Order: sequence, then structure tokens, then C-alpha cells
Amino acid sequence: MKKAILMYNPKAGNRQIINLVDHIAERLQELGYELRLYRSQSKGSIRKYIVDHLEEKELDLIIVSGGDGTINEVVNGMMQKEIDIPILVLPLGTANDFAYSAHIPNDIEEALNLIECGEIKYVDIGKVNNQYFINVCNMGLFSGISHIVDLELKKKFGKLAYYVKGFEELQNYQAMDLEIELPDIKIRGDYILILVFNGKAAGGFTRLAKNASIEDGEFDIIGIKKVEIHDIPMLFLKVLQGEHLTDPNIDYWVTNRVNIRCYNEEKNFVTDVDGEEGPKFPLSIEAKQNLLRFYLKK
Ligand SMILES: Nc1ncnc2c1ncn2[C@@H]1O[C@H](COP(=O)(O)OP(=O)(O)OP(=O)(O)O)[C@@H](O)[C@H]1O
Repeated sequence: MKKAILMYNPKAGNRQIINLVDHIAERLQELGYELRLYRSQSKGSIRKYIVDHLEEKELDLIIVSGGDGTINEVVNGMMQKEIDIPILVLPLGTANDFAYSAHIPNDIEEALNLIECGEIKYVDIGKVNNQYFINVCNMGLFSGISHIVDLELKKKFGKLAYYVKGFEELQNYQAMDLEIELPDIKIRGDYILILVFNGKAAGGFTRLAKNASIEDGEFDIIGIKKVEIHDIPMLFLKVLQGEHLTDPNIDYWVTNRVNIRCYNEEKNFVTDVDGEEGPKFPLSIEAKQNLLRFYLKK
């Protein structure tokens, strides 16, 4: 029999996985897999388990159940261990932004069917300093929201929990004085938020980088410039509706690498990778291809 492991975060999203484990085992056995389980104990334990216990030659499939934070741990563990085993995502987190970008069905039965009817494809991953990300690396306004919204609140209110915190944060935002270096240009300016997208969505907002692709080897970068506080709601409304590409207060770049330096770092701006705390400035961000494979739709 082939061998698979299900690595699951029991606290992600509304915790459906707890009632699904038996069914997943049944489906996997039907497909000819022997299933091993790893239940994430706390933040960081999936990454550590991969590094300490997984061997490429002993496994044919890694199933990850959770949201972007959980997938991020799998990606970082696999990159650290240098193993390349096909990954199947069961999108059981809150926003599931990566799954949205990768067209992975939210329905668990349909997601499991990808093993039989889907295709194994390489997808791009991002590297920022020494951390990897699969969906987005962002900094500035709203970037710390998912670090402070607690899991109980997410269980109760889902994505709404993110938006309430976002509104609170808007009251006293600060602009970052940034130098942004792309392969062909270097810009210095005041920005309130930078989003470096591998995927298309963040916080469940699906039109932010609607043209981005996880298979093109490039990031879509959105830079929101400093504006008056009363102009922010209108600007964000445009961004959320996907009508921001032509706004003079928004920069949009497509590139496979970017370096970002912050000149007012003493204000302790937050950086974020896939909803988890990211590294400190300066940031060196690069798109990587052909490193990790996922089960996706044909
Ligand atoms: N057993 C556990 N108990 C508590 N937290 C855990 C456990 N295992 C992992 N975590 C942490 O739970 C957090 C949330 O996980 P994840 O991002 O996958 O779900 P989510 O936030 O509900 O979904 P999304 O990121 O798609 O909105 C992560 O920071 C992860 O490290």
C-alpha cells in the first residue's frame, strides 16, 4: 500500500476536521493508502514534526488540514528538510486564501477527489529572508490582525473577526517610509500597506490581486500610498472591489523579486507571512519555482 500522512490543526477555522478524521481514513484506504496522523499540538509543531520525523522515501502523500497558517508550516518544514512529496490541501481554516487562489474545492469530498481525478502540479512559493510563504507577505496597516485575533473569536465569527479588528486598527495608523527595489526600478515613498502576493486573496478578500497566478513565477505587488485618513475607506473599497489598478494612490508591480527597506523602523511596523508573524526589515523577497507540488484540479 502507498503511504500518506494527515497533518491537521484541530483549532483552525470552525474545527470541522475533528469530525472528519474517520471519513478521511476510509476514503484514503479506498484509494490504496495507509494513513498516518499527526495532530498539531501548538503553533510551530507541524514544522518541527516534519523536520524531525518525515522522510521522503517513506511517504507518497502529505495531506494538510487547516488554513494558510497550517499550510505555511508544512511548506516551511518541507523546505527546511528538503523533501518533495505531493501535498493535498483540505481547506479547513478561516479565510483559506491559498486554497481559493489554487482553485482547491472547499468541499472536503471534492478536495479528497483530487487525489484520484486531479493533477500534481508545481506551484510557486515565496521566500522572504529565511521564511517561506505560499499566499502573501504583507507589511503595515492590517498586517498584524491575524496575529492578534484569537482562535476562539475566529471559531465564532469566522472572517468577520478579522474585519472588526481591522476597523479598530484604522484609528491610529502610521505610514512606513520605504525604499522598494525591483529589478528595474528603485522607489522611495510613504506607504500604509504593501502586499506581495503569490496568491490572489487576503483575509477572504478575493479581488485584491485578481490577476495573480500561483504558477507564473511572479508576485503581484500592491503598494497603498499614504493618504489622508478620511480618504482611506474609499481607497480600500476600491481595492476590495478590484478597481484599484488605475488609482494614483496605488502602485501595482509584477516581478519575481523585491527588496524592501524601512527608514522609520523604530515604529515597529508589523510584517506578516500567510497570517503569521514575518521577519524584520530589511526584507528580501523572491519567487521560487519547481520546489513543491500540490494536488490541484486538471
Ligand atoms: N493545536 C493547536 N492549538 C492552537 N493553535 C494551533 C494548533 N496547531 C496550530 N496552531 C496555530 O493555529 C493558528 C491558525 O491556523 P490557520 O492559519 O491554519 O487557521 P485559520 O487562522 O483558521 O485559517 P486562515 O489562515 O485560512 O484564515 C496558526 O497560528 C497555527 O500555528
